[in-house]
Amino acid sequence: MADDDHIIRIKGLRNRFGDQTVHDGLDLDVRRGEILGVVGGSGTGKSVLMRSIIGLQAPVAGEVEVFGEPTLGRDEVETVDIRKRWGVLFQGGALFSTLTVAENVQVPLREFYPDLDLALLDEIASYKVVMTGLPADAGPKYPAELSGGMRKRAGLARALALDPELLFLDEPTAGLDPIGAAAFDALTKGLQRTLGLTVFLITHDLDTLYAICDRVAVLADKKVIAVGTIPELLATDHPWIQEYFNGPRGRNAVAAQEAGQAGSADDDARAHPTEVPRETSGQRTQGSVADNAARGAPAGDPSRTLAHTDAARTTGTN
Ligand SMILES: Nc1ncnc2c1ncn2[C@@H]1O[C@H](COP(=O)(O)OP(=O)(O)OP(=O)(O)O)[C@@H](O)[C@H]1O
Repeated sequence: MADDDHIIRIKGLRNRFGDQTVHDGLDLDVRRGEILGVVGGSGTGKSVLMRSIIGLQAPVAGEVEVFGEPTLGRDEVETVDIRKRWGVLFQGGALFSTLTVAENVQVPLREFYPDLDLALLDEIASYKVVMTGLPADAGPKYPAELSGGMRKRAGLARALALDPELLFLDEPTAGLDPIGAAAFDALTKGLQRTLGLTVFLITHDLDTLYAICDRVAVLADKKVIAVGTIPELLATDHPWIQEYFNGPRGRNAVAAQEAGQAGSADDDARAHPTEVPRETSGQRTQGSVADNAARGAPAGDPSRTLAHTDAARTTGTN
């Protein structure tokens, strides 16, 4: 079932935990170079799906191919060449608290390239830290010394350590303030464009879906019930999809996009593909001092933080 245009192909996936069936006959293709948003109510199995693809969850049935190669039923050694080609940002960042940011970024490098010398490890880690918009002096800091937004960026730096072609992001904007979330979206889009990444992005954040996702896959009833662009999804009559996109939060996200919010982030991403754009908020929700510093914006400088207009950011209901 390999196909050059598809980085991930899933057929007939079934996952169970005891008596609970999470997935039953789930099919999904992820196209090369796209940002695929994955949405669904809480507990519909988005994270379990991601874990099934990356080999952390053993499904009871189905087929999963990544880069044209089957991954299920194969051990870590057999899949090492596939695993090197993806990076993962887990929910909350999942950094090792006893390691510095730089040491966290070096974890996958040490795992897959144990012979790399320390100077090169340090150089790569510094580059990845800056690439994700963190200040250069974030490398020696411990996760507890970072803001939530900076921890996400550190997790992203680790996910990018091996120069992946495929990036998995599990709720990357959860817990971020609206400015930080929009900045993270722009960073994701910029990296996707610059590095030619394919992105599998689990989110509840409607603004993220509108701003950066090429297509959206909807999980419900133990399957992917629909996948397509947002207009294509809106043309379906599934009640959950209609409620999700046409509910008050969905309408807010559309209004925000029409007001130019998504365009601003997108333009910034184009202009500065691996930098974090200047961000702004019509509702004057400011990022933390640390987050502003991470974006290169002086704390409290209104000329930087109000350069664009940013309507309310919207997170989908579960
Ligand atoms: N290791 C596990 N053991 C038992 N049940 C599990 C395990 N992992 C997940 N589940 C169950 O599988 C279901 C799907 O979980 P999952 O975390 O994938 O949901 P989700 O769609 O990502 O939810 P959310 O949006 O709230 O993060 C849940 O009912 C969860 O309790």
